[in-house]
Amino acid sequence: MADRGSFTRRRPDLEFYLNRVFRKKSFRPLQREVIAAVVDGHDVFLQASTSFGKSLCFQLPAVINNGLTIVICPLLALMMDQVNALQAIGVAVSTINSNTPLAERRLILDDMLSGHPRTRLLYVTPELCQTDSFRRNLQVVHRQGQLARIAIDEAHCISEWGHDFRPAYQELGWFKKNLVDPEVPITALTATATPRVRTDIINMLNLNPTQLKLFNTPSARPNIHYEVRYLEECGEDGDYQVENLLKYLRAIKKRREARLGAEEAARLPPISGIVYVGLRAISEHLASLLSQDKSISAVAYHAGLAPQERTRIQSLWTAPPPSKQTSNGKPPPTFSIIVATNAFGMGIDNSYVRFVVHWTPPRSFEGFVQESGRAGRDGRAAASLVYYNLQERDRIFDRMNRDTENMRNRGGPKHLVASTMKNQEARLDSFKKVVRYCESVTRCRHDLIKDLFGDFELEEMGSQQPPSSQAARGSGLGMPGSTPCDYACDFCKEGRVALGKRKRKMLSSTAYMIDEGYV
Ligand SMILES: Nc1ncnc2c1ncn2[C@@H]1O[C@H](COP(=O)(O)OP(=O)(O)OP(=O)(O)O)[C@@H](O)[C@H]1O
Repeated sequence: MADRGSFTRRRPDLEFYLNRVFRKKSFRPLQREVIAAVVDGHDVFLQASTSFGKSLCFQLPAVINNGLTIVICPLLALMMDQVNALQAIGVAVSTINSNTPLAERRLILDDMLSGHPRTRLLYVTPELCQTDSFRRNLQVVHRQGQLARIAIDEAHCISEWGHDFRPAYQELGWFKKNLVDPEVPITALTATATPRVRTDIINMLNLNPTQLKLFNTPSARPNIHYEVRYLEECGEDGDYQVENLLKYLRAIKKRREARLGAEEAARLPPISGIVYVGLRAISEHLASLLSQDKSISAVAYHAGLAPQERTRIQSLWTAPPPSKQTSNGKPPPTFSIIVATNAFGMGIDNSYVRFVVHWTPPRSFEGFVQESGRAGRDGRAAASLVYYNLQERDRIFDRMNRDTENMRNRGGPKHLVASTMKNQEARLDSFKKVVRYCESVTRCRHDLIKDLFGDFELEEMGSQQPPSSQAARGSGLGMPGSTPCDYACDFCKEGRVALGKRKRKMLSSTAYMIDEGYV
C-alpha cells in the first residue's frame, strides 16, 4: 500500500480534469508544464501568443486545488466571456464588477468568507483590489487558508511601458507584501510584453525572479502568414486600396474554388476576416464599399454604435460558422468581414478568422501582434496583411509628437506628468517598432517579431518553451532549403530583391524611408 505521505503529495491527474471538466482532448504544447507549476504552488509568469489557451493555465488549477482563485481582468467583455464559458461547463465561478447587483455581491462575499468557499474562481477588476474592504476580505480568506492563488490576466497593463497601461494594476504588488505566511502564489499572464514591460511586471508584483517559473511561446504565430503591402498611391478616397483588397479576396476565392470546385465552394460557410481601421467614419464607409461586392458581407464595428448593436454583432461573430445554406435558402456569401476600430478586441473569441488586415499602419507594435493574432486561433493557416505608406507613417509621428507637446504643456502634479510622459515615450517607441517591422525587407517577419519582443532574452532568463520552437530556433525549422518561418511571410516567400522592389515603388520623390538602424 502506498504510504499516505507520498499519496497526498502526488499531483492530481491533470488529464482527467482536462477531459472531464473542460472537455478537451489533450493539452497544447507547454500547457501541461505551466499548469503543473501552478498546481504545485509556484509563482508563474507566462508569456504566450494569442489563442495559446492561457486561461486554462489558472482555470484548471482552480478546479483542482482547494480554495478560491482570484482572477484580475482589465475588461468586462473579457471577464464575462470567461465567466460564461466556465458556467456553461458547471464550474463554480462568480464575478464582482460594476454591473453586479448589491444583493448578488453580498451572496458572493458571504460564500467567500464562509471558511470553505464553494466558488472556485472569482473574477474582479484591478480597481476592486485597491479598495480597503476587498483587501480586508482577502486577508480573512487567506487567514482561513482558503486563498489558493491570484491570477493576473493581461499582466502587461501594469507597466507604463505597456500599450494598455492601467494605473490600478500598479497596486497589485500589495498581494505579495500583505498575504504572507504562507505567501499567496501569483500567476501572471500576457501575450504581449516587451523586455521593459516584463521587468516591470516582475518588479511591481514583488515576484522573486530566482524562484519564479517562467514560460513562453514564440511571439510570432507559426500558422500566420505575415505580409506588408506598400501603397504607391494613397488617394483621399482610398479607391486604389479598396481595389487592392478586393483583388486579394478574389484570389482567395479563386484558390478555394480551384481546390474544391465552384459548386462545393459556394456552399461552404463564409471565410471570416477582420479589417482594422483607424477611424469610425472609415469603418462605416469601407464596410459599405465592400458590401457592394455580392460575395462579401461586411459590417462596421466601433465604439459609436449603440451597445445593443455591438452586442448583436459580437454574438453573430462568435457563433459557430453557419450551416451550408442560409435561412433564406441562398448560399452564404464567400466572405464575412468586420471592419472595425480597435474597439473590437479582447475577449471576442472566434477561432475561424482567416485573415486580419490593417488598413493603415497599426499605432502600436503590441497592439498589432494582438490584433493580427485574432487570425487562425484554430491553429489552421491564416494571414496578416498590413497596408503601409509613408504619408500615413509621418502623419502618425506628427500626431504623436503634438500629443506629447500638449501633455507637457498641460502641466499638473510632477509625478503625474512624469508618468504620462513615460507612457507617451513608450507609445512612440512602440510605433517605431511598427515602422521597423513594416519597412524591413531584409529579414523574416516571424524572426523580426520575436526579436522586437525579446523572445531570445526570455530564453536567457531560463524560460521554458514548447519543445518544437526550441528545435526550430535559428535553424530554419531544421529542414534543408526551408526558411525560418517555412515560407510564412512575404520576405521568405518573395525574397529580398522582389520585396525591396515593391518597397522602392512606394517611394515618392519627396518621401524618405526610415533607416533600419534609426528606428
Ligand atoms: N488544450 C486545449 N485544447 C483545445 N482547446 C483549447 C485548449 N486550451 C485552450 N483551448 C481553447 O483555445 C481558445 C483560446 O483560449 P484562451 O482564450 O485562453 O486564449 P488566450 O491564450 O488567453 O488568448 P488571448 O491572449 O488571445 O486571449 C479557447 O477557445 C479555449 O477553449
